[in-house]
Amino acid sequence: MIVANSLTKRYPGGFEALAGVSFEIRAGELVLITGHSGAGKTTLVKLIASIERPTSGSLVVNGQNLSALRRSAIPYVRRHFGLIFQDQKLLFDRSALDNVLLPLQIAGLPHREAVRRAQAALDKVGLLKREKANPIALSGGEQQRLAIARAVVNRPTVLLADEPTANLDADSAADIRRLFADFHRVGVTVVVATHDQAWIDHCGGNMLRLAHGRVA
Ligand SMILES: Nc1ncnc2c1ncn2[C@@H]1O[C@H](COP(=O)(O)OP(=O)(O)OP(=O)(O)O)[C@@H](O)[C@H]1O
Repeated sequence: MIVANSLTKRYPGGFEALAGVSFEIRAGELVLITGHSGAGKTTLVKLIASIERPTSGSLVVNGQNLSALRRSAIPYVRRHFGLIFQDQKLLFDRSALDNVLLPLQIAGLPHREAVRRAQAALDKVGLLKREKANPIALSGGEQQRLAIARAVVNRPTVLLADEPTANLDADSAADIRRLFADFHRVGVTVVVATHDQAWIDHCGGNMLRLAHGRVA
């Protein structure tokens, strides 16, 4: 479902962050993208999410070649993904519930159905009791769980995350790892860039290790 062939990314200025990366991630797999700082993990996540474009090579997601995609088609491809980034871009002028409602409103869901699904997503991440809270009043771990609720509320087939346990205490990080494992268990494809050693040691899936922009 995600197939990369000789994927290369050269940033303006000429630095080659990815140099001929090939791999295949099957539907329902859990894959950790690991590697040293600067290995190219975030760059790979950005290519998969169509935030950046490859310089050469091909990247096929659900049968669609992202390198050949028109810009206008990118939002349609992104619908497959629940994206979770370190900087979660939560809206701090709205409640937790409103943050999770937003993707459903954009998708045009009737309000009642949207609220029902947003509350179910908040419940899944243990935040239903905090639905009225402003994200600013939530802890770092709770904010990350809120970002996960927002990412999964549209029922994506792929959860794609960049360092979702960075900057969290051990217990909060363990909560986040458990949530991703739960989504994997119910058939969601989970792809996570991480250097969380506890996760790497007890991965429960496959590892894609990068070193200096290549698959190690
Ligand atoms: N927009 C950019 N312009 C130029 N170089 C970049 C850009 N983004 C990343 N790089 C460079 O590409 C290389 C890979 O960066 P990337 O963020 O993908 O690594 P990473 O494995 O995610 O690292 P970390 O674990 O530190 O986040 C680094 O050397 C980085 O400096």
